[in-house]
Amino acid sequence: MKRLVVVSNRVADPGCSQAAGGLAVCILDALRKRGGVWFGWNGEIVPDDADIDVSRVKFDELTLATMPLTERDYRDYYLGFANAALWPVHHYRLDLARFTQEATDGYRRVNDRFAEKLAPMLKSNDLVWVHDYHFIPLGAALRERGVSNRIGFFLHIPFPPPDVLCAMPEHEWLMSALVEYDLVGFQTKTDQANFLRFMCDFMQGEMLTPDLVRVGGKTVTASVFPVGIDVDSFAAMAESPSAAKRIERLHRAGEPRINVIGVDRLDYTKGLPDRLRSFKRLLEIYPQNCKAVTLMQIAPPTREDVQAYADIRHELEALSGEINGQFGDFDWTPVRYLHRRVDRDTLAALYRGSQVGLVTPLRDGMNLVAKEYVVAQDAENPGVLVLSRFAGAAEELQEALIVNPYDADEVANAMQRAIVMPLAERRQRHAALLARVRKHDSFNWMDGYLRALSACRMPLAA
Ligand SMILES: O=P(O)(O)OC[C@H]1O[C@H](O[C@H]2O[C@H](CO)[C@@H](O)[C@H](O)[C@H]2O)[C@H](O)[C@@H](O)[C@@H]1O
Ligand SMILES: O=c1ccn([C@@H]2O[C@H](COP(=O)(O)OP(=O)(O)O)[C@@H](O)[C@H]2O)c(=O)[nH]1
Repeated sequence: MKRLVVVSNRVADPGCSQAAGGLAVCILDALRKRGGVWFGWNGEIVPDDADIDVSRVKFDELTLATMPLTERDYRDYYLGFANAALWPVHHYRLDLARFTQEATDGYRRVNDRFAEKLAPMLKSNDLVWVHDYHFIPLGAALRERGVSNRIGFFLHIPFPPPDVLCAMPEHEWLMSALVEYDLVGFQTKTDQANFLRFMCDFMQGEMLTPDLVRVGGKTVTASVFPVGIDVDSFAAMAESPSAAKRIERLHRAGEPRINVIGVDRLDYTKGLPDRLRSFKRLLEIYPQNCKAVTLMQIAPPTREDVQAYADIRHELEALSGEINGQFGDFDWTPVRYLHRRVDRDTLAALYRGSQVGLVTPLRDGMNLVAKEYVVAQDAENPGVLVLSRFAGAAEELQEALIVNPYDADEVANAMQRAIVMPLAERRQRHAALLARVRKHDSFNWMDGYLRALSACRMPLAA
């Protein structure tokens, strides 16, 4: 088996359960089993004049090779370009995108530095797998340094329609960098179709097969590989005796009732204000839910130095205060909002103890929380998933109650339907959803991708 070298901005520490965000979760789940090298940022920020070294730590078959970012890199590459330009554009939010030359330059600089450090670490038959929007030009930067290995790229976030992408300065440069990869993977068919449309309509690409496109002298395969989780280990967390104790505590906390749960980084793409407005509509349209239903929203901080993230926090806090003020009572808090990170094993218990899983992003690459909620349920008495049509997960999880997150009444009606849904229907939907989550778990995702990467045609001569 060839050695696998994974590159991503965020790297999880296998020694603790602090995986931050879905990318780290699904890569760690899959890499733990296969082994290999995981190269990326160590999460530290050092002064601009510090020496940057790669440090290596081994966990069984997995080696973590990580390095810090300088203050300038963190500001320009991570906050400035990746999260204030690429992230909003890819989530169809041009109104929130900010473009500056410093940020673009920082993004190039960091990609070049990562390529510079990685190239000498590679062996000739390593498979190199680059992840996400932080490193779109990394493959091209490796090629410039003479790396001729198979190099694949996987985009964890949506790929927007070409007209949206074109609003970004230097989009031609970024998109031509994608052609340097042998395989570009997407979460959904919609993302794949948008990418291929861009290649054909804006870069004179020519389709050779339904997922192979020739652009200039290069060919690139573009396919769909929906990410997943390690189903058995997550189910084990949800079924553990300590989870049972947590669930008991959740319901004993003086507020018995029906629990609706939402778990999302506090990101404007997750649709949290719209979600709270939908919950308010639930209480208005179906007042029998007052004192009977609680929304627990876990929303840990993320990317707080980007203005749009600070704004969303204020909006959410104002809204939850308003709902609690208007509807709450001495013995009932309608919205329980936690602005902090919760461990995944605690989350597993909270999902299991909640009758409704509310996953309503305005746009999301996949959304692993939706899959975790399904896996954590008791198959004999499962809860119901209410899922945004704009989450990548909706392409697979059709047996959820699929909603338009912008329509507060539609989401409120779906919540009500979930609350009163008969047991037989809940079981039927849950069984179908669980089968789908199992089919696309983290191991199948990695195996499928790597098989496709190994099978890619060798590059055509220019
Ligand atoms: O690393 P951060 O800046 O703290 O952000 C966390 C991660 O957010 C994004 O996750 C995406 O990947 C998930 C797994 O494929 C997917 O389910 C989700 O829809 C995406 O939003 C981001 O893409 C990652 O790079 C970040 O690490
Ligand atoms: O307080 C929290 C909130 C989220 N997560 C985990 O972070 C991941 C979020 O992934 P998702 O794909 O839903 O969204 P992302 O944050 O990557 O956009 C899931 O595995 C969650 O269990 C966590 O461990 N603690």
